[in-house]
Amino acid sequence: MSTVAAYAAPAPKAPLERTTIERRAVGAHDVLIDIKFAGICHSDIHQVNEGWGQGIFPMVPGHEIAGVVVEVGSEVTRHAVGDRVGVGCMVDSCRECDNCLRGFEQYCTGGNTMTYNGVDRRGDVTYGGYSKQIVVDENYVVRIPEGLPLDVAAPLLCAGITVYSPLKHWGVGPGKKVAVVGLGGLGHMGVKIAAALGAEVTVLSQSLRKKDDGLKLGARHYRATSDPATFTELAGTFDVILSTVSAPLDFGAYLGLLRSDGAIVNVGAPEEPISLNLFGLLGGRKTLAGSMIGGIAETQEMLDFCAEHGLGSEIELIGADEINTAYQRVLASDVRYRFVIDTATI
Ligand SMILES: NC(=O)c1ccc[n+]([C@@H]2O[C@H](COP(=O)([O-])OP(=O)(O)OC[C@H]3O[C@@H](n4cnc5c(N)ncnc54)[C@H](O)[C@@H]3O)[C@@H](O)[C@H]2O)c1
Ligand SMILES: [Zn+2]
Repeated sequence: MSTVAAYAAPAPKAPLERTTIERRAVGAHDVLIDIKFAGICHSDIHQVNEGWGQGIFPMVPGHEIAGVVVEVGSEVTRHAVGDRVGVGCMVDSCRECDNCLRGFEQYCTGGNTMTYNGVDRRGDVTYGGYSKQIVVDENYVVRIPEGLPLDVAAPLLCAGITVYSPLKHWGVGPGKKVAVVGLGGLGHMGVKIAAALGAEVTVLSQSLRKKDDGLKLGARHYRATSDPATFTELAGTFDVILSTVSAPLDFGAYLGLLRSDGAIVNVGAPEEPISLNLFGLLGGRKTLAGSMIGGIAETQEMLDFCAEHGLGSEIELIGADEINTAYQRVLASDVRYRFVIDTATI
């Protein structure tokens, strides 16, 4: 065991403060990672605020982890000391269920272990990336390619894979018209990746405030959802609409923007349920679907894709003492486009 510095919320909704946590001794299949950067995902805020249900406190959030391996267990073969690596939302899964065997560890039915706010197979509470070091089973650690700086790579471990997986699954590529709803941490990576896959991308944002940014990120069009004309002029346009919005959305209105057989894929995780008139799905055989992060192999594939296409996150690097301010700014939609903590300041 080792004692490491971390930032934790001591209680639900409480500001995060500096503390120390225990990390387990490095087991035969474990790697010890010096965390260099940790992204702030909106999911961290939902969980600290218990918006999704009861949390485990003190809570050390952080599932967008980029760092360097400093020690490996005796049986480790996938990583070596000095390797640049990442850890996302999961640090373990049952490894036996149908989904785990197919590489969909994120949909493990035997019970997977979340990187924080979870309990691992030993019965220990998990603590996330807002800390100096972490010990993780080598099978849940991915390689960060040389071309990707660690700070802009960190957000790919959640935001990147969460949009990459559904864009691939729903066949986004050349000839496809894709809309990305919400231009935050997930949304801006959705624009970059969908454009790199060859699709014609439209951003659907509340206002035109971030239009210049959206076009620079790779969107061809940028429309405001506060303007009713957007919904009449773009009716029947899109093959896929990727919603990354953290609040409940009127999906009924967005269904009207799909072509026949089109799909809205929602990755946002709002705290409240929505209601929907199902007639919106019937005409045009439309789909409303969801998707959660991605498997370990697919996360590696996404990192390799991003390195090949020179795609990192647009980040604002902050010190640990700015985490609480950053949370407020994320809630106020004042982020361009991901806050990343420099863990040297913890
Ligand atoms: N499915 C998954 O696996 C997965 C993974 C990560 C995050 N998430 C969830 O996705 C959501 C987005 O995460 P993020 O880190 O990108 O958050 P973010 O805060 O960076 O981005 C959210 C975007 O939604 C916009 N928005 C907020 N309220 C809106 C409204 N009422 N109408 C239209 N737009 C609105 C914001 O302006 C912002 O651009 C969160 O709910 C998060 O928990 C899901
Ligand atoms: Zn996340």
